[in-house]
This record gives sequence, structure tokens and C-alpha cells, in this order.
Amino acid sequence: MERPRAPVAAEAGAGAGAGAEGDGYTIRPLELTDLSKGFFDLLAQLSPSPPLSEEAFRARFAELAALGADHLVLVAEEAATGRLAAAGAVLVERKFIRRCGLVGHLEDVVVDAGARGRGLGERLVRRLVEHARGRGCYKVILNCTSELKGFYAKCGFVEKNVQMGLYF
Ligand SMILES: CC(=O)SCCNC(=O)CCNC(=O)[C@H](O)C(C)(C)COP(=O)(O)OP(=O)(O)OC[C@H]1O[C@@H](n2cnc3c(N)ncnc32)[C@H](O)[C@@H]1OP(=O)(O)O
Repeated sequence: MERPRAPVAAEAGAGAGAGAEGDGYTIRPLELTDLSKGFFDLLAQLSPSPPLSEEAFRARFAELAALGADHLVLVAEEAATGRLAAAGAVLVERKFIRRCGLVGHLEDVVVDAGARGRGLGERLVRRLVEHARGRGCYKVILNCTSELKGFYAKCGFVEKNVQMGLYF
């Protein structure tokens, strides 16, 4: 099971300290220093995402770290450049039903446009899913456009139900 990094402390969880895998990318939990490694350039490819100040980024990072293993953001760092090439998150929802069952929610998966088509997105998603499974979740769910159904099918997901939204 992955462990989110504490805001300042080094951490020896899965992926941390390990070298890049065969494709030249290391998947590991988000770190504070990732602000300068292109984290927001990545997120902007997902949705309009103006860069945050360092103060705002640190504050949000601390909030998420306080959630422990119930909120994990993974990133893929390219060994050759030290830049981030992918990111994604999984949140653990605590339910009353299903004997206080846990549900993983996959969110904000993105691979840099220059790194797509090499299997990195699938590798990242599978790591996030494994984290949820290790946490005891009985399922992992996500929302996506119909164009992405093929990608998530490759990651092992099946289509289920209908997504609805109410925006403010
Ligand atoms: C829950 C959410 O976060 S939904 C938001 C998802 N993110 C986005 O839409 C942001 C923009 N898009 C991206 O960042 C990327 O294109 C991603 C994350 C969708 C895919 O990342 P990639 O690294 O390119 O995917 P990857 O190379 O791992 O593809 C794995 C398999 O899925 C297939 N695949 C990838 N994208 C698609 C697609 N849009 N439609 C159908 N199949 C796809 C690949 O062909 C590959 O299949 P193969 O093993 O037979 O060759």
C-alpha cells in the first residue's frame, strides 16, 4: 500500500528511493518539490488549472497529507529530465453500507502530451488501483468521457451506471 508523503519528512514507501523502471519513469507519491517539476503544467492538460502560489500549494499538500493513506497522489518522474510526466489520485470513501465498506475514487489522471502512448497512464492507474485494493476497498470507480472508455477498459474497468453532475 502506498503512503502519502508527510509534508517535509522523507518517506520510504513504495516507489520512493527506487530507480526509474525500464521505461525511464519512476512512479512515487507527490512531494512538495514537485511544484517546480511541472506539476501544474501537467494538471493544466487535464482542466484549466492556473498555477498556485507556493503557499497555497503547501497548504493544500498539508491538508491532503493529514488524510494519510485515504488520499494518495502519485506522480511519474522522468529520470532523464527530473520533470513530471504523469499524475493521478485515489481517494478512499468511508461508507456505512457494506459493513462500513471502503470505496476508492480515481481522480485527475493525466499523462504529459509528449509521454502518451507508452503505457505510462495504464501503469499509473494500476498503481492507484492497487493502493485502493491494499487499503481494503471493495471497488474503485471513476468518471470519464466516452472517448476514454477504451483506456480505462485496458486498465481493467468495466462500464457501470451513469454519471450525473450538478455544478456551482
Ligand atoms: C478519472 C479521470 O481522471 S478521467 C481524465 C483522464 N485524463 C485525461 O483525459 C487527460 C488527457 N489524456 C491523458 O492524459 C492520456 O491520454 C491518458 C491518461 C488518458 C492515457 O495515458 P497514456 O499514457 O497515453 O495511455 P497508455 O499508453 O498507458 O495506454 C494504455 C492502453 O490504453 C489505450 N488508450 C490510451 N488512450 C486511449 C483512448 N483515449 N481511447 C482508447 N484507448 C486508449 C492505449 O492504446 C493502450 O492500449 P494498448 O495496451 O493496446 O496499446
